[in-house]
Amino acid sequence: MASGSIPSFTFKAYGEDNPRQVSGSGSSSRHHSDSESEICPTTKSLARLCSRDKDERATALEKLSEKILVCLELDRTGSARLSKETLLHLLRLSRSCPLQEVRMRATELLCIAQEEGIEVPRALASGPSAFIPAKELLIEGLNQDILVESFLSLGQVDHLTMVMALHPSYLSCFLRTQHALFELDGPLPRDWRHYVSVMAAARHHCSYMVQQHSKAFLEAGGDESWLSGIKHAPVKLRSLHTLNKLLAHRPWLITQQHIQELVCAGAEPRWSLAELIHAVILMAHTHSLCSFVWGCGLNPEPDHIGGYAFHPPSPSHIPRSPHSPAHEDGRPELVDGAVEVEVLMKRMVELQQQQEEECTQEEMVTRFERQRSESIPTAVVRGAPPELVLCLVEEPEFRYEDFAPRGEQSPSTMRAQDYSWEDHGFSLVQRLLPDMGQFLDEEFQVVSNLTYNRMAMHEDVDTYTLRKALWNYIHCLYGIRYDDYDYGSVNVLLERSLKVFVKTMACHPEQTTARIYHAFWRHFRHSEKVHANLIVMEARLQAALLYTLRSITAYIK
Ligand SMILES: CC(C)C[C@H](N)C(=O)O
Repeated sequence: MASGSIPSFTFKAYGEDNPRQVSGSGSSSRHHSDSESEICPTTKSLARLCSRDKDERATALEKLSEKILVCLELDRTGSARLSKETLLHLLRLSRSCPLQEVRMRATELLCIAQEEGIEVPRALASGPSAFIPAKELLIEGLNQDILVESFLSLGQVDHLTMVMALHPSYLSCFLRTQHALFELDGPLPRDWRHYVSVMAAARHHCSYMVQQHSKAFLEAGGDESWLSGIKHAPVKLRSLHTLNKLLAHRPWLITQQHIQELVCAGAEPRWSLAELIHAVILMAHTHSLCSFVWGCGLNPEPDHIGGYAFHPPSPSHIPRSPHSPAHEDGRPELVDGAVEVEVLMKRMVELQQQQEEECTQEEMVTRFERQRSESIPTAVVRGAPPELVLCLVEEPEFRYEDFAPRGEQSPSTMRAQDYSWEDHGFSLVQRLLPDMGQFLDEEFQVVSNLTYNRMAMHEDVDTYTLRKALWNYIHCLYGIRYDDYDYGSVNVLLERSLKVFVKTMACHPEQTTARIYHAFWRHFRHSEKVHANLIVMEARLQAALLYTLRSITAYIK
């Protein structure tokens, strides 16, 4: 498996270009407040930290440090201080910059600031994920190259990237799609793209994604008031509500009428097909990413609300490695698990060797329906989502619906032969949004082919049947049936606790808990569980897209 490289993106500037000069408040109070003017390191000097030239980076680091030290010096006289943004930026760098020298300097500067009596923020989480021990995601580890590359390209490495970096070949194509969706020329303006993602993330109560895209929305010049409630956004964006809701929870209900209402000549406000497909991909991409965020238990970024707390000045306390209330590592010992792996491997081999069992089409359909309607308990009701998310959702009670067991094929089933990504979806996307079909196709292919030929403690294993069972199970939950696939295999290969995890993550991601994550594949590596997450996320994305693309095709005809 070739590990692709990340394309060079332009560093997107965070913060302001000009340091604001201090309006000498003369106050000697060192407590933090958002409102006052403060000296900030300029965006430019932060951008230079990401220079590909090592010397230039070193100089930039010196300059940045100097600037911060000057701020601290001025602060001593009570006339200037570091902004909250700068402090949070330092905190992020100190925790997740893959360049060791930058990380260490940022930590050092935070310590000096604290010794100077400045209230410094500390991250509340112990690492990128509440489920995966931070040491497994160590930035010095194996995935260093892709993280450095990602930092140099994007100016930051977030928790999502750190976890995805367990699978570098996937990460690089994921970043390419992300870049194309949000940065390259396209039918929708940049701030709108992020707002569409905010709306999509809110459906799954995913405050991580809501905050990431809210920040990017503001940086793209978006109107802050839209973030305080969907009712402040333009009618055209709000008209995506129904599609957003169906895409997130019951995409099989999307019909050509839904498309028509948005794009037909009389529609007011009217969406062009290109704009609509851009929005649809943004929504579907974000919904599935929410599955990943919840499924990997991502912790808030240090600069998210709920991601940091300010330390009272105390020279003795170093702002590093706070204990994490969220962290939980319930991995039991390998012993009993070993037997489970053996059994699973035996079943995989048997299935591969099995002659095509004589089985009628009706029986195949029944097996599919049985999987689809099997009752898997997923509803662990979480507390209400934070207000910052709730104000962005309409009809929050609309969710994925379980299928009542039926003896016959349910009308909402889509036969993969009738509408598939390869034969239909791909070319439609390519036509309406050039290149995007290609990016998505690459993502699907990388995920389908991703394997390390490894299962827990065993090497040289062909894991195809297991990966395929996962993919087909998710499509089954979304009502997509492959005529030539025997859904009996799903039961043989996917243990119940795995089904609980997969179904929760794919259909009710906001209900995923550490307990559900730790309960399945107890003896597998975390990277293998993340691999399973990637399969779920991509299968879900493709399923949602297929229904929408089929409706668009029907509308165009
Ligand atoms: C999802 C995992 C079971 C995949 C497996 N570790 C492989 O290398 O193929």
